[in-house]
Amino acid sequence: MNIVETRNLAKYYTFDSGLRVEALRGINVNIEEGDFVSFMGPSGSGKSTLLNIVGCLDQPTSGNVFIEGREIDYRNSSNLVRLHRQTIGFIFQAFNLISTMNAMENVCYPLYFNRVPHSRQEKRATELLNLVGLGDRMHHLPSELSGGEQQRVAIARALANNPKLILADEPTGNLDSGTGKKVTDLMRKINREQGVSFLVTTHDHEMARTADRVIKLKDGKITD
Ligand SMILES: Nc1ncnc2c1ncn2[C@@H]1O[C@H](COP(=O)(O)OP(=O)(O)OP(=O)(O)O)[C@@H](O)[C@H]1O
Repeated sequence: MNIVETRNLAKYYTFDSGLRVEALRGINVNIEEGDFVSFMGPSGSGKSTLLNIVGCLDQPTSGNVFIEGREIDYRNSSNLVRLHRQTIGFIFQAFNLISTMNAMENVCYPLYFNRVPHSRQEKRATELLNLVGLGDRMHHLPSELSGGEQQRVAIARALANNPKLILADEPTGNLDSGTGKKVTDLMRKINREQGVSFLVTTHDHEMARTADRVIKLKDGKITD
């Protein structure tokens, strides 16, 4: 079963000057459930655009995306909300934690939106923070955590609602290589042990080495 499939996916930006930027030019990918896939390519090759469209944070100019065999309807906001609540988790380069909330509260946040009762939120967040090795940092604010620790909180947050798919845009981009390797290993461990599929954009060769598959992009196209 494919967790993600794209057909002839294109994204163009047109400016008043008449200039057209072709960020994606006919992308066809099939990602099997449980795969850990890295997208690599030079800056501007379309990696983030592709991830954002698969994650319903942006919509394509043309083409189709299927998640678990069902086509995403980008005009149907309840369809998009359901995917965000139940199926897809996100990890960002800049961690994007809420600065006024501690680690526990950041992980509870998506559970709160899914109307999980308060006592179960805390139980689940504790379980996840232990899983990412932050059992002793639960009440720390993001500013009181290192970059690698903040990214581990973000990984716990991404897992909160038991997603089938995690989309990670340059997750090691703000980390030194040693910390980046630990974050990569943690993501790989979660992939192997929990069967969560990962799509990761990266410039990091260590991340690419650990992936089941590396898909290379250049000028909005897949090169191999
Ligand atoms: N909102 C936008 N408006 C206009 N052009 C855009 C927009 N977003 C992206 N682009 C253009 O689309 C192309 C692909 O950008 P994208 O961010 O997907 O590349 P990337 O491979 O993720 O790059 P990087 O490795 O630097 O993050 C680039 O030429 C970029 O300038």
